[in-house]
Amino acid sequence: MVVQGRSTFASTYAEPIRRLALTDLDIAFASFIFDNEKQDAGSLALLAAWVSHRLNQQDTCVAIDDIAPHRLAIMGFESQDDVRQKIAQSRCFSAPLEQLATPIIVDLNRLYLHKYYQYEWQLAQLIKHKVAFKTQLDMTLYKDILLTLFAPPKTPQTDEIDWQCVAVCIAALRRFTLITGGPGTGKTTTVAKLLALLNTVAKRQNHKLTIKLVAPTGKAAARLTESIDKAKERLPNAYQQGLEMQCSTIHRLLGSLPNRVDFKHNASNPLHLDVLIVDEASMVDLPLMYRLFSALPSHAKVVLLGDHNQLSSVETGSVLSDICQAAQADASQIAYHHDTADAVEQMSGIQLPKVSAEASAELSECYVKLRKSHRFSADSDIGQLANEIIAGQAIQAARLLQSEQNQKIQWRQNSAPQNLVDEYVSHAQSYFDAIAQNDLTVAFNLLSNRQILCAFKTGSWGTQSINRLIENVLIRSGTISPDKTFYAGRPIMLAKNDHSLGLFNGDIGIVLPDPANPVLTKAWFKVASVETDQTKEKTEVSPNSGFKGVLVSRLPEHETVYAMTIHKSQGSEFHHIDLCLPQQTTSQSGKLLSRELLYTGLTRARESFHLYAASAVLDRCLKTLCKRGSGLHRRL
Ligand SMILES: Nc1ncnc2c1ncn2[C@@H]1O[C@H](COP(=O)(O)OP(=O)(O)OP(=O)(O)O)[C@@H](O)[C@H]1O
Repeated sequence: MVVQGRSTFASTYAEPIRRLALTDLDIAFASFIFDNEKQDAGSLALLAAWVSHRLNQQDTCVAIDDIAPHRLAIMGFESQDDVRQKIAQSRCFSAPLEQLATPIIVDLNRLYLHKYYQYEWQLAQLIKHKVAFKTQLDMTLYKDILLTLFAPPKTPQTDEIDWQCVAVCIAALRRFTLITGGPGTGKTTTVAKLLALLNTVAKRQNHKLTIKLVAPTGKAAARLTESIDKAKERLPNAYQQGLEMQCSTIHRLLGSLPNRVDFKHNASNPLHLDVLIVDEASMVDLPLMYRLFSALPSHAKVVLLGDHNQLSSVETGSVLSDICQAAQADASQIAYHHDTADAVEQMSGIQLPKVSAEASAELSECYVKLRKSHRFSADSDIGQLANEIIAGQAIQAARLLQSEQNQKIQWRQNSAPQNLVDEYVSHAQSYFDAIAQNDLTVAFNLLSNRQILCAFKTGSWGTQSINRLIENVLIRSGTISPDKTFYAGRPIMLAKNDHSLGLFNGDIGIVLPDPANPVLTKAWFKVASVETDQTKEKTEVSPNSGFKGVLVSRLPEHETVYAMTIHKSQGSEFHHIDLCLPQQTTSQSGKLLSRELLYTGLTRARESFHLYAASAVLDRCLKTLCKRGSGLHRRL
């Protein structure tokens, strides 16, 4: 194929390029297509550029039927059928098996960049392979352990199914299990019990399992370590042994290679493990999930945990929600095939609703939804509001937000950013008192008490502006110095990983002079259990033990974090959340304001929640479902 400059294409099609808002990268790709097509080169190049453009908006592919007619017209197509006819004659678009490698693959009536087609197709095959496998278990080995781990309900009239117990049974039976649930539904508790069960059975059979737990970010991995540790302590003593888990990031498990996108572990050098638990799976993008699955040994059991109502990954794809869609996760009645239901009954005594084999997809047999929140009940303020948001019920959500009886949730419709800032700063005094006493433990606890979340970085309700306003108020009150970027108490969040320092994108630190040598200004981070011995040499463990200090001059890219974006808050929880939406929507921002965004922000709150949003913007959020272009659910 010919490779020429982009000048002819870019200058000939300047107007459609502008109207489709194509980037330089899209244009470079389109120029290549333009130079290699024999007919309809302009339209096909613009179509290819659109696929590349949508990839940057996190769509794995573009469904031909979803391209709006006005965009087709800009590209020079008459209709969707015209697109199909022209790509059938093309040299750069082909069905998967027609030619070895064209830049664009057409499958399931969708257009993919070649590499992303490979990721999606191969991940689907890897998942299907695991889903198809059913273990034959010696039920007697499992039954007594499950009875000890899951005490029967104290109130005999309760006929509620213990879905946590069902999840453990299914994960024991299958090589692939998907466990979803909202905040506090007991995902970590369930995993701790599953691991206790698997370890105990393995011990009785005289072998030892290699179990790994991973999460997409360092912060989520550290939180998982903490939660598993707590869940372990609630188990009967006999089952606690072997549950001292060190959770890591997916990147660390796979073995990142400097300046490379691939990893040390892959299909030809698989991971050494028997069981893999992936927490916060909604945050894992398509390429990373593919790489993780391709590095799994074929005998390994994998359990995905997550909340499919949350925002998808910041990168391409929506793997967890696609798998949930294929498993019919939103079906109101979940029933299982006789084989599964009988096995669960033999293991636990629980009777599940049954369906015939034809009515149940194999993937649905591997899926369990945890329904009961043990953190807030369905009739609690936050629980109810979360349910209304998921259902897109604007009137009910507004009623809950406005109810005078609700102390824990409030809607501040006509407030100004300065009001929020003044209220935040009035609560921050005890934080700065702890800083003055060099007490990092108290300072970190107070910092996680109240968090401002914003939909965006920019705008008057964006993180940058709110953080600046807070610092201005702190300067005026004399709490911080106006001439120090790294003033004592500045909370920061990292925007990049630094593997050599053992610091990760999303880690939160507090700036404080080193108590042992106050001329050195450091940012202090909670010592995560994901840290390796190697990284400990490069950072000092403080006498304020449990924290490590890093000279501010060595910090990777970071930002002040009194306010953070909702995206960055995924995987974290706070006592109180102030959630800010922009005052108005624009054509760009409107697409990003979605139910998932609001739900994710709300469910970061453990106790109370204040929403700063105009009625029209809230309405827009509730009406918008964040749907990404993907064919994964169709392939599973
Ligand atoms: N079956 C149960 N009965 C009573 N309490 C429970 C049960 N399961 C979990 N809990 C409690 O509910 C709280 C949340 O549980 P857990 O951390 O396992 O949930 P999660 O779904 O992992 O939460 P997160 O939203 O943090 O991901 C914990 O305090 C736990 O002890």
